[in-house]
Amino acid sequence: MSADVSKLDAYWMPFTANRQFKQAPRLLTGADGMFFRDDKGREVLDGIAGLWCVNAGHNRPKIVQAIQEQAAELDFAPPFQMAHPKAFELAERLAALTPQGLNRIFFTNSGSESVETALKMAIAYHRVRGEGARTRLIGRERGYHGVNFGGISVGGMVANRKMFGSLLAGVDHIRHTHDPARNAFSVGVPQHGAEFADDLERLVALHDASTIAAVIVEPVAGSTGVLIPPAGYLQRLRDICDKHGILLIFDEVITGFGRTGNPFGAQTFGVTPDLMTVAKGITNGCVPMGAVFAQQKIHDAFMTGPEHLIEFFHGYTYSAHPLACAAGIATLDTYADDGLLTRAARMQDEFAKALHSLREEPNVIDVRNIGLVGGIELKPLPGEPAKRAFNIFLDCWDKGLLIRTTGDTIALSPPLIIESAHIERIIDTLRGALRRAA
Ligand SMILES: Cc1ncc(COP(=O)(O)O)c(CNc2cccc(C(=O)O)c2)c1O
Ligand SMILES: Cc1ncc(COP(=O)(O)O)c(C=O)c1O
Repeated sequence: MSADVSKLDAYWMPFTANRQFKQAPRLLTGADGMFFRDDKGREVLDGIAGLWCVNAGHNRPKIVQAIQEQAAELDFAPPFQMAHPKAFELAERLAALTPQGLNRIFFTNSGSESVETALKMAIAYHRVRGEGARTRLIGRERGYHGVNFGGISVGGMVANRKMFGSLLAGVDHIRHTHDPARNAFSVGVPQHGAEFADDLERLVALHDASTIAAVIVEPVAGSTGVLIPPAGYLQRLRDICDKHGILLIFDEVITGFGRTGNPFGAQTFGVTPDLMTVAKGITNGCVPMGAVFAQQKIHDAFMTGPEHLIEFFHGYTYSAHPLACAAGIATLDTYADDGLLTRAARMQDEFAKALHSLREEPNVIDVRNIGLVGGIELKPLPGEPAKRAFNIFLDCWDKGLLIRTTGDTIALSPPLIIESAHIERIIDTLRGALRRAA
């Protein structure tokens, strides 16, 4: 099936160069395991798990069947003052996987909604405890926390912010941790840069802890180009937050559900946050869903006052949607069946060796990796930032490989079911593209 261009006009595409795309559409019509199928019948290797979300690979039978059966049984249930059993079942299953204490689950429909929820939860938590002056939120340069106003305010990716005015007041940022001079081509966790966390002490000195609600960071900064946290950095953030009564939020929309070799990045790095946002892999990318995992102390702080009153005035029409919950339960079953929540730890060394074999290829200026996520940073074309990487993206697409680019970094985040042959095909295709673009 080749697309009729006249039928492409109405759809305004997200985060896309719409005019260029509609001149030569890239249409996916099917998927199975590690592969997409495009509208010309080509098999395309999925090097980015769709969009960092199809962690178990495509078309997994248990998930497909669960969605089909749920749609036929209970298509919708109102989540305000009402519920359905699978919401509680999924919440309990998730609570059994999360780091110590993060055992209260608030469902959303996306990562962006999870971030907004966590930010509101943090501010409201301090208010219900009598510290209502704590309204300031701290993000990080180059951070990505979705596209709603809270997320772009704490976020640090300039292109996502500059079009939208003044954003939320009372937001500040700590520096990003990218330090190529000291850490370029680090295999796994870079050794330099824990001291970047001390920026938080400076912001406490500037604003006073009594005005600061929370800090939000991605354990691994994904969308900005796969920045791995320096050794000791996250723990230092944790310690400073504890010292000043500031909540620590880990945005694990990408790192969640096995990406770094444990169920969550918090477990990989040995640091437990107060709130954690997830989405993407929660349903293997099959049905939109997100969640906020909260420490029980945070949840319990809201559970005061007359019991007939709503404790937290927040939620979404589709919170805990039956299809999403059914998909989520089947997804966790599938992860368990295949050992996927820890498989990235077993594949990490092979993946790292393959990625770093590109070090000497033309215009490669850094390679970063942890678990089954990697970034290959390229020297920009003079005066055309991001174009070199995008040209590599197009070349790989033509050669049957889907990758992701962000700026001049190639991001790889394949399904966790990846085998050696797939890794070899990814690297060989990239090597060829890098040489053709030299
Ligand atoms: C850390 C983080 N937080 C929030 C979001 C927003 O999730 P939703 O999109 O479901 O609202 C994300 C999403 N991350 C994301 C989404 C789309 C593209 C890319 C990319 O890097 O190319 C990354 C994310 O990576
Ligand atoms: C007018 C209006 N706007 C926005 C929303 C929020 O929609 P959602 O719950 O899907 O976030 C609702 C939900 O009922 C609504 O009635």
